[in-house]
Amino acid sequence: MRIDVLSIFPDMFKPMTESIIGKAVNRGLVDFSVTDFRNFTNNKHNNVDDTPFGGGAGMLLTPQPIFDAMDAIKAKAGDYGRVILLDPAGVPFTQAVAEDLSGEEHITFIAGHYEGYDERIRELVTDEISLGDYVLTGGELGAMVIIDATVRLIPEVLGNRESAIGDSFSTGLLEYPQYTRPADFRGRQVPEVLTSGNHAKIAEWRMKESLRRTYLRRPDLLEKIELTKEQVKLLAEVEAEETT
Ligand SMILES: Nc1nonc1C(=O)NC1CCNCC1
Repeated sequence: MRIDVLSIFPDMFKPMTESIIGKAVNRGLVDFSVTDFRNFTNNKHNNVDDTPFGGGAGMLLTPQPIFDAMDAIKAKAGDYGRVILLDPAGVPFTQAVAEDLSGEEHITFIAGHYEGYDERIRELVTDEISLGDYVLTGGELGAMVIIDATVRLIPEVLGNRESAIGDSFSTGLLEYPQYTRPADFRGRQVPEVLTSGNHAKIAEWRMKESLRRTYLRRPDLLEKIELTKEQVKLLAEVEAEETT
């Protein structure tokens, strides 16, 4: 996967190159490049923003530097790929969106600042994505979150010590409680079933606890998935246990 980012704060992405992205880049799984579109301005003061027509508070990113930076990406990479604009008005970012993006060959992120973007910038965009219903100072943190959640899903990126299989949300449910050694920590025991060696019972316990955690914390997720007969049975047990 090739990832391009347009940002006027490219140094914000340096920590990423020392963690998950760095490993993926070193293993040839990801090409990662940040372009400072301030380098593409054609005005004396290298301004990337200007006042809005019609008046009003705040400054808008002007189209020229971004269009020219995108042209440079296209000249280097052959195309832009999926072009993601970080914007509170975008589609909420979810695990499903990350899974969709993880199959792409090339993704370009446009991380904005100031009040917003000149509307003509949206002509370049294939997807507008929001990190949530709040206002950030820029799109960089959003781009980093999306990149992290997406790149980890590329096969071979996560080593054997980690796995995306069974992640919360990837099954449509929250993850079950997990335990590791010691079995007895300051008198706190690991549930016996997990040390029973009975894999069928362990699987059932994990599904039930996943349903319990989802039922208690995110019941809205239960509306979005079709439960199997086994899951319906287990959920009924959870509901009975949680209401007594
Ligand atoms: N929430 C958000 N999800 O993606 N981007 C978000 C955001 O708040 N962007 C800011 C909006 C105001 N201008 C600076 C960028």
